[in-house]
Amino acid sequence: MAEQLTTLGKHFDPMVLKLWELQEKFKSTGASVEIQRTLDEALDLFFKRDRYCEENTSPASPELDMINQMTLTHPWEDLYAQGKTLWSLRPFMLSGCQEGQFLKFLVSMSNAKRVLDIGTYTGYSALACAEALPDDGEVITCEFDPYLENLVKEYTSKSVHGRKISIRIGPALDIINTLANEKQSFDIIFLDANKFQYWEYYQVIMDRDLLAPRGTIVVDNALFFGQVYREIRDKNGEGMKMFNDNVSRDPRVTTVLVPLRDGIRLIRRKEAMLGKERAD
Ligand SMILES: C[S@@+](CC[C@H](N)C(=O)[O-])C[C@H]1O[C@@H](n2cnc3c(N)ncnc32)[C@H](O)[C@@H]1O
Repeated sequence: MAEQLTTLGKHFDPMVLKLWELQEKFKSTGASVEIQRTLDEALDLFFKRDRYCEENTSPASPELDMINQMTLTHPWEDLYAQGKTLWSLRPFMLSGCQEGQFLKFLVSMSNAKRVLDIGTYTGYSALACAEALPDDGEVITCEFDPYLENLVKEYTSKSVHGRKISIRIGPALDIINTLANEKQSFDIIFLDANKFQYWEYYQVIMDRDLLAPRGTIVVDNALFFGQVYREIRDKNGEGMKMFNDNVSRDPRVTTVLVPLRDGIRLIRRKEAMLGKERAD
């Protein structure tokens, strides 16, 4: 149960939380043995599926594991209380092994050379992408909280792939506008910062050609804890829903939403899906 509770605490699917609520309710109000057993089995099936997927995913590199461990044990609450971080950063923000491997697949399959990682946190996604890039590949990662800069540099430098990563500190929207002024473009753009600004990020990325002609935008938290298909939403949930609706209406792109973890949405320009010769 302790393990289940820990898993539940970070579960992204609201249906799991509803089933768990029901299980707790039945403990006090009672229900037939048959109903309780079926409910227990239903929850167990969720966790078995999660675990099975994890067990059948290649392990992360030791350096990514180190970032994971550090993130889990870092004194985030104390740092925030002491005013050393701008906001209350939490370990569940880290993407983790399964999503990290998914990103690595995308980088490798698309022969990407340049990655833009929007929302660094402790550098997990940045390093995962860097690991799949060629020696002359580059990841630019953007982070708002200055506290994270040295921490990310310290941990990513433990990997030989760390030298491919450069971090820019500031509001992501300003940074991506600067990158557009510099005429930079990227093969993979991973959106993982504040959800209510995703649509603004997207417009700069598409309208100012930050996305290479055959590039892919990878959007994290596309389901945002189920808020996008529920009635109750916070500011980030609203932002995510608006983003999803607008992207679905954008005639320039082809997209797919995959229910991996909290939902990953892939977006490419339509021409990039036609199997033409590389234009760039
Ligand atoms: C979900 S975490 C990123 C996780 C990371 N990509 C990973 O895979 O482990 C989101 C990060 O975005 C940062 N962030 C939030 N708003 C931002 C903004 N406006 N500009 C830049 N970074 C921002 C937060 O400080 C946080 O570190």
